[in-house]
Amino acid sequence: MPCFAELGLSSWLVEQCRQLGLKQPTPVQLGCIPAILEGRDCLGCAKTGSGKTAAFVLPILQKLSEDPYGIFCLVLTPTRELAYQIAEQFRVLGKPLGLKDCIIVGGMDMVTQALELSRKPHVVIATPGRLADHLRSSSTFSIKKIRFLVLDEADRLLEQGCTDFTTDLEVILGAVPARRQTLLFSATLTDTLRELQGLATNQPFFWEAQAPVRTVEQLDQRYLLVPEKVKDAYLVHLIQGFQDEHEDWSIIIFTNTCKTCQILCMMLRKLSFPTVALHSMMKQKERFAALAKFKSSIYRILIATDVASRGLDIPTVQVVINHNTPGLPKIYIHRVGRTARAGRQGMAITLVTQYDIHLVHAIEEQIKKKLDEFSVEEAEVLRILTQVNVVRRECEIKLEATNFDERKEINKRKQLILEGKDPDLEAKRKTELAKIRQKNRRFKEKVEQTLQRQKASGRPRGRPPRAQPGSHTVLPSQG
Ligand SMILES: Nc1ncnc2c1ncn2[C@@H]1O[C@H](COP(=O)(O)OP(=O)(O)OP(=O)(O)O)[C@@H](O)[C@H]1O
Repeated sequence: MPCFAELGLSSWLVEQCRQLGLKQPTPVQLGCIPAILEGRDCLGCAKTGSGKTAAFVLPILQKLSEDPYGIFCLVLTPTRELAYQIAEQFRVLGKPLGLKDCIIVGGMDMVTQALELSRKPHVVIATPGRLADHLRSSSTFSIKKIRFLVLDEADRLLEQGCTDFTTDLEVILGAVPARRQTLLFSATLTDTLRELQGLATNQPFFWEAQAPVRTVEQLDQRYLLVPEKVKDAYLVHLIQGFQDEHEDWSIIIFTNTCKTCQILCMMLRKLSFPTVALHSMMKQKERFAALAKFKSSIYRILIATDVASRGLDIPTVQVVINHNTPGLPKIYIHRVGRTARAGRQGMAITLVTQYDIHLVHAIEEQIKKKLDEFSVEEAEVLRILTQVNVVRRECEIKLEATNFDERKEINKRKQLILEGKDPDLEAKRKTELAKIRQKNRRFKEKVEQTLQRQKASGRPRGRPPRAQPGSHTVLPSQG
């Protein structure tokens, strides 16, 4: 297997890799680094935790060392926490260069950021919204001469999810030079490939890991069938079991809304589990503090919305629990990818209610792997059921007293006004969209039911209707 030096990297960079414990390039690094050094655009699609960040950071640093100027490279990424993580990789690997970087994300002071931008850092790492704000309002810096544009989690930046980056991206793409190298990376590029190819037109090099399964081998993927009403008791039981069986442990729990995230965090804390929350209703400083406490193992449980589902690299995470079954397989892939990174072992447990079976089928179809059942002692869950429900209700009442929903609504309206949209018109549009989606969902469910009936009369699928009593499955220790 070739080493870093054989990929065309200079000796100082090879030494930096060695010092960081990166002995041999991972396949995505092996594939992409030479192409980037040749000056080609690059689309890199590789599994979670496979080293995509260094696959673009290393060649960019090499080119920067040959012709240093600022602003040389712009990296766009969907979340603020990820921007800091990428900046850290640039800083550590680029230390001998005296690299100057600048992080431009929302929730932080704009004036300080404008000042930093005017000092011509070599690398700018930004979330699209805040960078576009700076471009619209300031003339103290220019990205007209950048040599590299990187879109990390490129498919997320281009899709129109709950945070829509497209208008901000238009502003940014209008401000960068046409003659540049564009590098696009993600674990899930295929859905947006056509849009991505439109961005990378300079002899584009496409690298994709050839593997039958889209998630990593070291990841033990389970589902746990739970009735909707007793979900939280199952969650507490899972955490308790994990805490009892392991000394050194870390869990990330994903929820579908900020409110659930907040309530569950309060509930777990009340039950004496060392938990911190991470969601978009928190102030940026609180978000960073929560993540820092989790990373340093002061708190063992991070409960988060999908703001934490992409890119975060926390090697100590042994288990990911999906409190809700993700509606999109792509989200599942990123969430469970927070564990079993860089060759380590990990486990993902998805709580599946009676309403989510079709979502599990869609996930299994996409990842090309069946999830195994995770069994628990139902009697143990029943034993804690009342206590958990009472504590949850107490937390709900406490949260309601803080006007959480109203604050969320106000935040949303503020954001829409900042984006130049009319909040009332948007609300109307969303209601109509929800109606169409519901109609589509009903139709899909009908098709699904018909297909299942047909299947059942032919070859049964064999999934048990509900969780079977049994013993705890032993969770993995860190590899
Ligand atoms: N060549 C290497 N050898 C060993 N470890 C490596 C190597 N390259 C990167 N790593 C480590 O692997 C971990 C995961 O890398 P990285 O965060 O870049 O993954 P990723 O592919 O971007 O994942 P995701 O899709 O989740 O964003 C990091 O801790 C990184 O330091």
